[in-house]
Amino acid sequence: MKIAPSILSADFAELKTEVKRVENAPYLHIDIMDGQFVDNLTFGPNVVKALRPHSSQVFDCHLMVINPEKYIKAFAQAGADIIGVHIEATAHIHRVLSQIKQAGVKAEVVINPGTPVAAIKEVLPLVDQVLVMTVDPGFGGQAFLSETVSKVKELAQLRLQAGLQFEIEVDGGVNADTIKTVTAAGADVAVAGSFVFGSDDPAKQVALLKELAQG
Ligand SMILES: O=C(CO)[C@@H](O)[C@H](O)COP(=O)(O)O
Ligand SMILES: [Co+2]
Repeated sequence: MKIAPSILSADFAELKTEVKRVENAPYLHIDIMDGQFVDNLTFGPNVVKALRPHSSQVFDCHLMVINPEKYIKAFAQAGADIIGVHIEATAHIHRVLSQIKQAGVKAEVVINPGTPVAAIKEVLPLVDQVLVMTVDPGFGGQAFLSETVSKVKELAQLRLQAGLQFEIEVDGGVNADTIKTVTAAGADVAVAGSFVFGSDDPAKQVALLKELAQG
């Protein structure tokens, strides 16, 4: 299991320092919110670009923006390694995912808790990663929605049946209690925001999640 600390719960006034505090995690999850797709505003490509020289982690950019096609080039140039786009945020998911790959970045499709796996079935051969939201997007610190776990299992089964290689990521409400559930369901990457940055020792929290996932 790869742990992806979400800087949404970090101290924004100390972002560079906060990123250094979780450098034991292989991924860094960066939540991009536009105030339209979700009722919150966060970072743009300039923040990704500013952090890039300070980390060698995989920059996992989760775009919660309407019409993400407008911003792919900017995030790719800023140093994103993975760009995730919501199926609910675009009328042209196939085109956007292709655009991400053409930019030399790993492509991820994201589904909200209310969206079934069937909605992304056609694009699974195109993606490097699928993100199953385990909370409704917009804010950190929400409770894990256990009804989303069956979608992780369904995706793991589909991947096996179709001989595909995409990784499965989960995002929202991941903590010491829920990490085992998502691991058992087949997730490869777990995002954790408040559980990691809500502590005085974020690196210890990352290590704890990894250990619990290993069983
Ligand atoms: O995308 C989002 C929220 O929309 C997440 O990445 C959150 O940042 C996760 O926060 P926690 O639920 O782990 O506190
Ligand atoms: Co996220």
